[in-house]
Amino acid sequence: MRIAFTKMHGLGNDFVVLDARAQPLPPLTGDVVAALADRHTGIGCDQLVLIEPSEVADWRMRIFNSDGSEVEACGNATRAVGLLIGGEVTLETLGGTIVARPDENGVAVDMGVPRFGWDQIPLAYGMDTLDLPVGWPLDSAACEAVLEHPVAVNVGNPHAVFFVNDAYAVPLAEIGPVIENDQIFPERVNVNVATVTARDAITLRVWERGAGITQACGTGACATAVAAMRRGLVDREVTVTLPGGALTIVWEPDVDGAPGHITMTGPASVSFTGSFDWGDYA
Ligand SMILES: N[C@H](CCC[C@H](N)C(=O)O)C(=O)O
Repeated sequence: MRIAFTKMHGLGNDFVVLDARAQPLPPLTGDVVAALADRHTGIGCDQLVLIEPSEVADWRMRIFNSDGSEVEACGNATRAVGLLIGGEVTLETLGGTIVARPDENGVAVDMGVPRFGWDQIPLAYGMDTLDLPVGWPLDSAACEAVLEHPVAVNVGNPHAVFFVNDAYAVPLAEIGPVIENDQIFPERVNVNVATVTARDAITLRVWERGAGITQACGTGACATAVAAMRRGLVDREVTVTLPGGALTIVWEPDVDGAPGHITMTGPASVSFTGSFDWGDYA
């Protein structure tokens, strides 16, 4: 069975997008995803995205990391799907229903509201999510001897955000998987290392749960911006600059004591289209 795909990216965070709006695909297992995502023997991507019909939104967007794990949210992929479908579109995800719409700077996504409860991240036990009393030692060559006291926030998916003097001095490839898989994060975690450079500017690198270091992470940018705002480090609109480029994050004011919505705006691109034989990967 020949399957068409669209290869897309958001600031270099890249995706294989399968469009099952018109007709269903064969069952997508973690093994099939991992095989398609393999950069040597498959098409290659950070995440695989499946668009399907939905009963609660315009469409359903399923997101799989390159390790085959299905996840709740992917900011960059949401912009890509918004671009592919066009116009304003509501998307059902495991992390809730979100909205993408065209913007003069690419695609704007209402990512919903952040969650801060320790059991909403989730964490293995109760801790102050604004300042987790934990730390991981770094190789002494790193500028920071310890990566510690992160903020934990859920923006559909779980994030730990560390504020450091120089995000590019952190040995992220070494420490990222250690923190990702720490037992205090029962569903694992995305690891963000951020440097605040102005009241409206943050530099960010991300070790992504299930994918490793990526060129950009949309939910990481949202989580990091909100974490910095909660700590009073930046104002409510901020530019987050990742290795692949910049995103604009706005956290709307709280409403009746409840957190406001997060809006993420940035580019999305089609790299190429193609097709593959399902039997080669299943
Ligand atoms: N690795 C993430 C999913 C992809 C998020 C990222 N690519 C983005 O743009 O938000 C997780 O396991 O929660």
